[in-house]
Amino acid sequence: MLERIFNDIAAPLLDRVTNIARGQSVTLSIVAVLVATYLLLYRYQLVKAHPNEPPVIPSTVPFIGHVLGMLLLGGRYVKNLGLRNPDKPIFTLPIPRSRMYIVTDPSLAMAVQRASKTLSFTPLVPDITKRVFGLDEDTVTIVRQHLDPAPGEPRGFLADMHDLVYAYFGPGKALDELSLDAVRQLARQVDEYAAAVQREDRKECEVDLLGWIRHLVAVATANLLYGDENPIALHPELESAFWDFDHGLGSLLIGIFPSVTARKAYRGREALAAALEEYLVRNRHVSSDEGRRGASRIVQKRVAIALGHGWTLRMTARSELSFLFAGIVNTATTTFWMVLHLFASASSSSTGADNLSLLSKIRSELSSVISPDPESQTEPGLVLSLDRLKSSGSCPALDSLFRECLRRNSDTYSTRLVKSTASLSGLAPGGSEGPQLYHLTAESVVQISGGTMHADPRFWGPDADKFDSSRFLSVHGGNNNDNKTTTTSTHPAAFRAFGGGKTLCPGRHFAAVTIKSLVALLATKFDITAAPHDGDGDGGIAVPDKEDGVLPVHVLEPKREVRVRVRVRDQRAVRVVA
Ligand code: HEM
Repeated sequence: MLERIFNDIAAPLLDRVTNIARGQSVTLSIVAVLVATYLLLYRYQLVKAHPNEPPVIPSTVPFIGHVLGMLLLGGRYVKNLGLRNPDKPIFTLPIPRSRMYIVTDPSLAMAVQRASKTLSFTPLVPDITKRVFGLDEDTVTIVRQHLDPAPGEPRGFLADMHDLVYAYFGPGKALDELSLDAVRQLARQVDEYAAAVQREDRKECEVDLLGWIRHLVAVATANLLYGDENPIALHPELESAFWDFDHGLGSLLIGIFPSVTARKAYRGREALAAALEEYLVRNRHVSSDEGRRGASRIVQKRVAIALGHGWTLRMTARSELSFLFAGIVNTATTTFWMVLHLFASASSSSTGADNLSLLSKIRSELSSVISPDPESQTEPGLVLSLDRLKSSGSCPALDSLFRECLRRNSDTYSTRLVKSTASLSGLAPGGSEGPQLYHLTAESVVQISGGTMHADPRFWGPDADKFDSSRFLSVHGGNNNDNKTTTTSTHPAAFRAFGGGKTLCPGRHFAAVTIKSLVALLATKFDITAAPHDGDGDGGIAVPDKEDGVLPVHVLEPKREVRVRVRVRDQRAVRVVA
């Protein structure tokens, strides 16, 4: 291979350089050599590892350019590469000592997911969790055992945890009970907040919308999963440590001297891990005879699995930090976008009659979900019925808003390691010829770029870059993420907010119920308007862009804070029933 490169590329280039440099100044000769070296490297990065390797997209700075792009521009870099190369359903990015394959076509994404024996996420987990959650070497050794067991083979920690979480969050009694508890916790937070606003002199509060919703979700989720004496309830200052950790997760993942380069996140993580360890050591996860409610059953089982595989309590605390993270972050951010669009559409004079009616449309849908409580005794109350909220077709505008917020703000990617050389059958470059067999080199990484697919006009129409709360109302279809309504042009697998295949988010059913319930509670109980000096100039709430210049480890946040005024619209307390 090297000989071929030298003969085909380097030798002619060197000849040319020598000719140019002959008789010229030393400076010119150096420049010529540098140019030749650059051209050589540029051409070298285009060399495929196999004739059928996906088309290579070279970078201007050979080999390190793509990595630099990802570090500097975050998720936006790969997303935009995909959008600029719509003729390449999969492409190769040369990176130092390896390659990265980016998939931007839904059918190929499904092929990646099906090839789970050779294309797997699990071999990457030990290293990722070590960096992000600070696992020690002994624990990482345990995590590495029996990563992808075939039926009948011994099962490792990850396989057992995967089975538990997917079984628990699958449709059924356990999920129904957990969802009911979760929405009760959320309703309690919302009622308490409404009561606090009512006590204010002006009967209204000004808040940072995302910060407010995060607080409601974080407190409710910590209560739900970890019981009365959860670390955030006992140490409320840990809530900001949690968001510090969240915001530096990308830097922790990169893992270069995290205690220095990701100081705040590192300190936040360590504070949370220490509090969770104390929580476990003091048995606060166990319900007590004195009436203390301990951790949820799912957490009890997770802890038992970790200990059963030989994890120490100190490390088990870090595994729980990962679960707390999964339970809070996407739920809070998705709820924020939904509430923002809902109230922005209602308050903006420039968005027209259609949008103006979104809030009233959704409030009217919700009248069958949240209604006067016939059982309230001393004071009038409301009752929220989860069965009604979940029943198909009862809240189409709310469902569509949920999915559109995820489509627009989730640039997530699913990652797989090529365990051994693999072939993938899919659309040929340009899409015109028949299916093509793509060669994937062992030890490379495959990324399914959800961000590209979510923004691709071929799947969502010419207005793909616009927010359209009614986009998912149009036509019925189906896809691998259990989303039953899609538009005509939508490929069934182009919606990637929950990932797909073996790593498809297990919490998606739970998240859908809790997020829609929280939006329903907030839309029913509050009126939300722009804070003075923070609106769109016409008195409405301005909707900022998403911040897509970060590693898209979860639903993206807004580019700037949105300050709003919150006023109580209905102060009746809400009882939640199944
Ligand atoms: C809108 C809310 C949510 C979104 C958008 C979301 C999205 C995702 C995504 C994209 C992944 C990775 C998929 C992949 O790599 O292919 C994931 C994994 C996961 N999610 Fe969610 N999630 C949400 C809510 C939740 C909730 C509420 C929970 C639990 C309480 C949860 C638990 C998990 C877990 C445990 C995993 C790891 C699965 C594994 O072992 O591979 N998620 N989620």
